[in-house]
Amino acid sequence: MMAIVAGMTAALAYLLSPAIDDIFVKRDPTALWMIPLAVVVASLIKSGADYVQSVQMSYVGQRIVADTQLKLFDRFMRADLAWIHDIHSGRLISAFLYDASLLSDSVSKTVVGLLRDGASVILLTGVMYFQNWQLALVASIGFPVAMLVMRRAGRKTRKVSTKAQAETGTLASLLTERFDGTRLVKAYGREADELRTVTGSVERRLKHLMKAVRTKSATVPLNDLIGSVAIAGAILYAGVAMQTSEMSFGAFTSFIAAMIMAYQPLRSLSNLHVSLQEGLAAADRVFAMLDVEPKVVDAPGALPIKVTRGDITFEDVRFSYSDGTAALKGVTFDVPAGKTVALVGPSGGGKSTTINLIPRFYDPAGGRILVDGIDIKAVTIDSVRRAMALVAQEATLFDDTIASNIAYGRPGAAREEIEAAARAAAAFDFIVNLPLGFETVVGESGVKLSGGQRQRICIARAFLRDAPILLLDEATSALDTESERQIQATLRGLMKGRTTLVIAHRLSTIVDADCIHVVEAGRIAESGSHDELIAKGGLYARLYAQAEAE
Ligand SMILES: Nc1ncnc2c1ncn2[C@@H]1O[C@H](COP(=O)(O)OP(=O)(O)OP(=O)(O)O)[C@@H](O)[C@H]1O
Repeated sequence: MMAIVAGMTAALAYLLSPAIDDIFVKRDPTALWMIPLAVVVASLIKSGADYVQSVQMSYVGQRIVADTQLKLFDRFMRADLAWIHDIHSGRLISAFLYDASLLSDSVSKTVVGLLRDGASVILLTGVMYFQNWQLALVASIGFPVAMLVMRRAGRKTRKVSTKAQAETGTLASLLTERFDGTRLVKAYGREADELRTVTGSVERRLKHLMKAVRTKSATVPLNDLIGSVAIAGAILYAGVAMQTSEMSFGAFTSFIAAMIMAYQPLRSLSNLHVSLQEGLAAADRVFAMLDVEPKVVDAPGALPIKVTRGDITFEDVRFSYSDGTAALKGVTFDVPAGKTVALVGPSGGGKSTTINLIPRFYDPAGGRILVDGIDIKAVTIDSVRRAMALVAQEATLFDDTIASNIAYGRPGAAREEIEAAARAAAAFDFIVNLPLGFETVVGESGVKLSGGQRQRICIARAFLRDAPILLLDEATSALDTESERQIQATLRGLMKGRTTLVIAHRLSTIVDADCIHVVEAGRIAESGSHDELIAKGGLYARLYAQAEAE
């Protein structure tokens, strides 16, 4: 298609030569209607091809955006938790929305530019050389100078656009955080300060963008100037050539027309190099993200684990976060199949870290974790995760119906199963009292529900999952005493026959646990049943006395 556009552009320039020589100079009657007809036909073909090509190119561009976005999202979903936590979600969003389009813009511009403008320039230059090669040579003198200007501008653009893109990421991070924390901002009256912070970022971004704009804007007039000098030189040379009648008037006109027509695509080509640099900077960022390989992966040839009993064993497990925080310094314990083991201890001791290692959100740096006697690193991650249900501290819900949120861990569950899970989690009554019942959409992160309601939906989700291993992280912390009692009763039902590892701050909720481990500073300080630990009079006894006093 682009070859047709370029070919027809060159044909139109070429047609000027016979038009002038045959019609005006020779006064040929056939040429009088043949040439206008040829002009109309060439224009028609060019217009049609132009339309098809611009639609095709837009499609290619948008397809690239869509494909890049899908690849990025897939990568984000498979990425290690550690990586996701290290990068602010705003940066991920800006790569997804902004960099992906910048990249495709640049690719489609480059393809169109190189193919259509490049072909036009080559063909039009061909016409110029065909009409008069010496003249064409004169017209080309500006070319190397223009190339130099472009290269410098390109380098500069790449540098500033990298800075602008980084600032876009920062801005996106700032915005997502401020929107999430609107209540905090209002409660502490920090609106004006937040505006100042965002203003700083917006202004810095504008500054970098304007630097890129200035560089781009300077390239075109500079090259225009070089171009006009070349055109002036060619006209001067051609005028002399005409006087010595080396060149017909038609050939001269055709030459000038080709030169003027070549001018626009040449201009676009020079711009192209500059905007290509912008795209390359975006590509750097997108590919850097696509290239990050997750570290928590299936071992080669790993087979799925079929969890039958569901016992968990920690053998001298050590773990440090990427910033060097040693969170676990050799943890050994057992959760026998079907039993309930509780982790308690001071804040920051390593309880959540311990639980996060079981679904392999992170891999231990030393030691082993076994499920049913098999090292979980030797089997597929998917099969390990399928054997467990997690109820996390933050009660995560998506902006969807209550039914879909409950069924998240088991897509395709029947309505009766969802309702049974809701009943088991003491959530059924409040759900059916909502105007739309199970079809109620919960709002972003579940804002339309109370903290306790959110928690109960998460517990219902775990019920429906019906997995042999249950990981409860502060499962009842968001509940009032009454619903906590209800939940305790239902949880006991859920725990029956399952292996449960539970973290609780309210020590009263875990007095029935088969074994309690007190985790302090990355180690297990003491273990035993509630009564044993109280009798021992150690850290647990102190924590319990403190909790009772509150
Ligand atoms: N993503 C992280 N990056 C770096 N360090 C972390 C990260 N998460 C936790 N830590 C650190 O690891 C240690 C153990 O944290 P962990 O969350 O496991 O404690 P916890 O016992 O669950 O605490 P809490 O009862 O307050 O929830 C702490 O020193 C904490 O600062």
